[in-house]
Amino acid sequence: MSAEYPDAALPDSASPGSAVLSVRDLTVTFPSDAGPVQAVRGVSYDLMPGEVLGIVGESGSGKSVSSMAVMGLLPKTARTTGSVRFRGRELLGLPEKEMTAVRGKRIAMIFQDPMTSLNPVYKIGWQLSEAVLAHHDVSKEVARKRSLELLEIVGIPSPDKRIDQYPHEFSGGMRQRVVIAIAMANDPDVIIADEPTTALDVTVQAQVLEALRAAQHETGAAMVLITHDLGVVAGQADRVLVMYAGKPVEIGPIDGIYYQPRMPYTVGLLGSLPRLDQRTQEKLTPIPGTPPSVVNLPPGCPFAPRCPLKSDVCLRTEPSLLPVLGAEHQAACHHSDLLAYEGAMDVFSTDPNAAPGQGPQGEQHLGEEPGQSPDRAPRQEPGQAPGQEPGQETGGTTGQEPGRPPGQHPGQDRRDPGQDPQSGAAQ
Ligand SMILES: Nc1ncnc2c1ncn2[C@@H]1O[C@H](COP(=O)(O)OP(=O)(O)OP(=O)(O)O)[C@@H](O)[C@H]1O
Repeated sequence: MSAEYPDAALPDSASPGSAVLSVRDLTVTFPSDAGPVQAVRGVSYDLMPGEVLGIVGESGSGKSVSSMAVMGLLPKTARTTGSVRFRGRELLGLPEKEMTAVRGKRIAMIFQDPMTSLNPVYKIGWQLSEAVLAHHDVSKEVARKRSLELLEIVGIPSPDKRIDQYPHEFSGGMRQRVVIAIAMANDPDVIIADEPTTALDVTVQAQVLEALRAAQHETGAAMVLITHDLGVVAGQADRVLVMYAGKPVEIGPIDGIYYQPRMPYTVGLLGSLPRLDQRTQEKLTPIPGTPPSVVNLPPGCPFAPRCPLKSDVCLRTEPSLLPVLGAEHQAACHHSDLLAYEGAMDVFSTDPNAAPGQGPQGEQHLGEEPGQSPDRAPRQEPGQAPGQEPGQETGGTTGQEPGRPPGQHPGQDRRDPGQDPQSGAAQ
């Protein structure tokens, strides 16, 4: 057994109610001429049966590499440490033959480009039937009937005609739906979908997301949905893990991530989202700057150079992921408490002409240590009683964004790709 992969011989079992997939302290490093590429620097999460976990972050944040590590699909040059347990069984270090069996049946992967998974020289029906026959002891006729059903479930029109066509006769969105149908035929316990809608336009994205929802419903599989777009996970995910420079920087239930983010990077991602409500439709606020290189990362928080809340401590010490709103919601930020205040969602809309170190309300931020600024109290709103938290009159400080009715789901007012931007109706 390799020292890098402890407990590689654990039995293939799990106690009821436990995670179907459990990732602990996963790191992936690639050698390069410039030095080690620290692509993944300590990812941990539990995926519960039937749960949908969104993994979100900008390009290069380590989303794909961490999932490829779970699937055992990294190039041989990659050095991987940590633990990936599927139903209690350690996958890291598993012989390729056994890993192939896990990939084929138990964990299905859907990539951005459907042609990665489809064979251009075989008809769709043949490819689907093969997947059904590989996992069920049925006749070819039954496999074809099931293939037709699966095409129907993922929303392929006229499946009886389409089943005898080749992949090149399908549009990109329809090919992706066929890939989802094949994943369902495998009857997996976990589906990992890596940017499944990125190459598609908004209307087609909605159809593919709907097909994913149907696949998840039909199979009861847990799902990891990887995307750079927080809008894609709205209405899809139960929980969201936000990654930056190879590390999780925030994880929590989807409502907490949308309404009460506690890491400035998450706030920045939310600010870059198109919104249906009038207030922010007027100005989308992209996060200034670019993500850092993950070769020779400097000390401190990797997001600090782009962060309007940064102080000296951020440049010295990388923050750990700590509970912020109960044990389920964790953030890695020295200043996460500052994001509890009204106006925190506007943290990136600082006047570009403001003096360096001025935050969204012209408050001094740079160089302060956490807790150092006694005057950085919640702003008092007109008519607000001294000591009263902003928003208290509407039921307390909820972190809820202005303009959003209480209890409204984020997918309801953000431009969910499942909705027609004009009418709000599903496509
Ligand atoms: N085979 C490889 N050799 C060296 N570096 C790699 C390799 N594969 C990925 N990387 C690097 O690892 C880092 C994380 O890449 P990864 O593909 O996981 O990012 P991502 O968040 O999925 O972004 P994207 O959405 O653009 O794929 C990047 O800096 C990338 O350049």
